[in-house]
Amino acid sequence: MRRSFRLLLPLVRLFWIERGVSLALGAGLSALAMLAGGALLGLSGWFITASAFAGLSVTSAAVFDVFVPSAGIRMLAIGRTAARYGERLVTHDATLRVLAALRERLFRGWAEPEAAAAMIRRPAKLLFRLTSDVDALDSLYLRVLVPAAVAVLAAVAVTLALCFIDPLFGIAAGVWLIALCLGLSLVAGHLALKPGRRRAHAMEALRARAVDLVAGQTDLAMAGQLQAQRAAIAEADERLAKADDALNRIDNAVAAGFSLGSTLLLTATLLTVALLARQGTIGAPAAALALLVAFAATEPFAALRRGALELGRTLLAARRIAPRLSVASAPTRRADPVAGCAFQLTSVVAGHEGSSHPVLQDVSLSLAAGERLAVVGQSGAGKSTLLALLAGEIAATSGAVAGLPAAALTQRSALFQDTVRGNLKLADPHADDDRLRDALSTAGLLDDIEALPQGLSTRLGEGGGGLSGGQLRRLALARLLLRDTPLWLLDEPTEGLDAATARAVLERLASAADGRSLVIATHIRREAALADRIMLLDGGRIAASACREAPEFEMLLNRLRPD
Ligand SMILES: Nc1ncnc2c1ncn2[C@@H]1O[C@H](COP(=O)(O)OP(=O)(O)OP(=O)(O)O)[C@@H](O)[C@H]1O
Repeated sequence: MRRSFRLLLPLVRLFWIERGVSLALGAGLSALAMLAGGALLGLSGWFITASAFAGLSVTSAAVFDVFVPSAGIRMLAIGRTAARYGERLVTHDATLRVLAALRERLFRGWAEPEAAAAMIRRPAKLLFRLTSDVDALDSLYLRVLVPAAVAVLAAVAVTLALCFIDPLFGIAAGVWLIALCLGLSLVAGHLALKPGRRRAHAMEALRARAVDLVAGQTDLAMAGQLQAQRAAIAEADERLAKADDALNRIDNAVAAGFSLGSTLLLTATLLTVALLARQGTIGAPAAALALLVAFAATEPFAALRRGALELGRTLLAARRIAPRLSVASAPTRRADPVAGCAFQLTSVVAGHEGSSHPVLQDVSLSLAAGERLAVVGQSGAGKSTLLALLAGEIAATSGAVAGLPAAALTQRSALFQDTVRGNLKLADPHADDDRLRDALSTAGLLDDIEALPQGLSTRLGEGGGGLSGGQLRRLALARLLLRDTPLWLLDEPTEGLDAATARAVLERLASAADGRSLVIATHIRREAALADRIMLLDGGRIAASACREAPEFEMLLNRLRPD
């Protein structure tokens, strides 16, 4: 348990750094609302009883001061409402802001080199974690920290209030509250750790498998795996139900414990005040006050119960999120190359996260501003890895990388469930329709888009559904053309296009790229022919390199796939 709480420390620190004052104010207002509520109940009980007794004789009724207590009751009632309102406003606002800041930090963490690759490998899982883990953390402040602080304060306040009636009884009630109610919350938190974790895992599995079923139903049906997928979903659902059942059992047991504890406290208070009243130590109004204070005493602990049950989920979220929080808040900018260069690599070794062997081995390479380089080599030679390094998607294990800002067209450029316009505007949110049409025209897609009934406003399905593979490739290329960066990185830009379309696209691409540096990873002759220099990669090393004027240039071109 202690180890679990240590996990929460970085998050508590983050909460404090982001919105410490507001969170403390929220906790203060919550405590005020609780104190005002308890005092309101106690004072009301005292007032009703005292005025009833005062009404028994004309003399006492005449001298009984109704104004001060009723003013006190009004003040407490208004104060309680105002404090509760303020508390909700401040705590929820602060929590949402802290979570927003947390999300920003996490997204920055995922934008670091390597992290994005991990996200692509397990997108559904990571998306759920990014969303539901962050959401789970709202209970850390709202349902654990604040209720725990308020509950302890309530125990102290009840102890003090009852001490005025009988010190021994006051202390006993305080100890009972802390031991029973706080103890029960801790036990509930401990018992709920495992089922809470299991529930989170089962929910993740259920969602991911359901998404797989919907997204991949054709492939599953063709492979005869629909039944197996349905069984996997049912299994996750069963695990979820079991975890819910376990949590409900704990909740019921703890609720019964709370109820028994508060009933015992109330009974003990009733017996004590009856005894004290009989001895003449206190009057009936004070007895009513004590009873109602004891009645209100366990309320703050009930709020803690929910937080305790959610503790397992919260701790799991904290464990998964904490490592990404240490990432620097501002993204690290890579070094600029010397003037006149687009990039410079010096003895670079680089690979992919999770893989034991680096892909690029001792690569030293530079590209002049405005120069065009074709990178060729067998499948798996490291061409895409080199582009990923230049794009800043992966970091070098050793060696130096300096480069100008780059835009990349990868082999699997993502397109979104949005309009054609929306997909293009990702590259340049301020581009008008004329500029978008220019880019589409350069990519050879304008006629296809204009032929659609809604043109640029045509909505694409998930992953760009609704367009052919070749059209999607050209749409991704058009999006790259809208990026005004000095370096463009193109991974097989015309793969999948027929020869005539590809030639036309390449011709327009060459003129659109005028003045920019280009790196094209390719297997196709027509793409490499665009370059001023060809470089052959073999096993992650530079095996050959030739400028257009050199005879080897033609030899390297001839090794490539003809159009
Ligand atoms: N995300 C990744 N994680 C781990 N290893 C990877 C990843 N991407 C590529 N690799 C590995 O890196 C090596 C080089 O791959 P890369 O994609 O750079 O080759 P390539 O020359 O572009 O191949 P192709 O011509 O088929 O696109 C391969 O052995 C591949 O398995």
